[in-house]
Amino acid sequence: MTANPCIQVERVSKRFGKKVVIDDVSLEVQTGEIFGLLGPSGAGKTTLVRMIAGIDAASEGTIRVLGVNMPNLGAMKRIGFMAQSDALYGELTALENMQFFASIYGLRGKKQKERIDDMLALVNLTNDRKKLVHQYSGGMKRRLSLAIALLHEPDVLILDEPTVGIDPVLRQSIWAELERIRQRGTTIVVTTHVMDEAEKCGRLGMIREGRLIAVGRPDELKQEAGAETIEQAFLTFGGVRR
Ligand SMILES: Nc1ncnc2c1ncn2[C@@H]1O[C@H](COP(=O)(O)OP(=O)(O)OP(=O)(O)O)[C@@H](O)[C@H]1O
Repeated sequence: MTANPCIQVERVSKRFGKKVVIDDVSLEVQTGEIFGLLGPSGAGKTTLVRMIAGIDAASEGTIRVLGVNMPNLGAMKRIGFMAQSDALYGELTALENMQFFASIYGLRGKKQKERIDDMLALVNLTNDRKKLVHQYSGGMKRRLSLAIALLHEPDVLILDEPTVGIDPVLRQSIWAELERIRQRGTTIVVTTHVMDEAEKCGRLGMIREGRLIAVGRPDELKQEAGAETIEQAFLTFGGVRR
């Protein structure tokens, strides 16, 4: 693999009190790839991506993003992060939320309007853009959060379970957009427990009980595990065999 790491996680552990949630994880994400973190609920995916995004500090080990040790405010400005819980203003409309975040990201004028229109269309919210967000359903809020995270085409985009509650057709177009963003040079880290989404990632890290149990391209992982599906491969890597 060409060595152009965008994210370097080195021997990182995270404890909450006595509980070890991330246990000695090392991995590299290359510039311009979509890297998926796959694992069941409670495996530690959110904890890991929050540390990569610079929102939480590691208990042990180091994380470098774009060449600097995290957490770092300068690097955080170049990282787009979509959390699992939505950070939206309920008393504003969807459009106003987008305009607000677009201004924070430094998007203005015609470029702002175009990008907002495109992202609203992508997540199928064009017709609901003037509704107050507190009238939105959970799925609509999710889609709006995603549209906001995609607004500014950051150097690094970190998405924590971006398609939960989103229907399969829309999921396809969202993944197509992620691929377009990647091709323009953004490095993407996405957490998921949906197996067919995992297949769409360039490389995958399988995580279970805070440990990284396997890393590789989906086809490599299946081959290595002698498995037909990513799900089977996960079970093989996570089972007693290793
Ligand atoms: N602030 C915290 N204090 C104590 N324990 C925490 C904290 N945050 C996370 N945990 C624990 O760490 C473990 C991993 O949680 P995490 O949210 O990272 O998992 P996850 O893989 O993202 O799961 P999910 O897919 O359900 O979001 C869980 O057991 C959780 O209870």
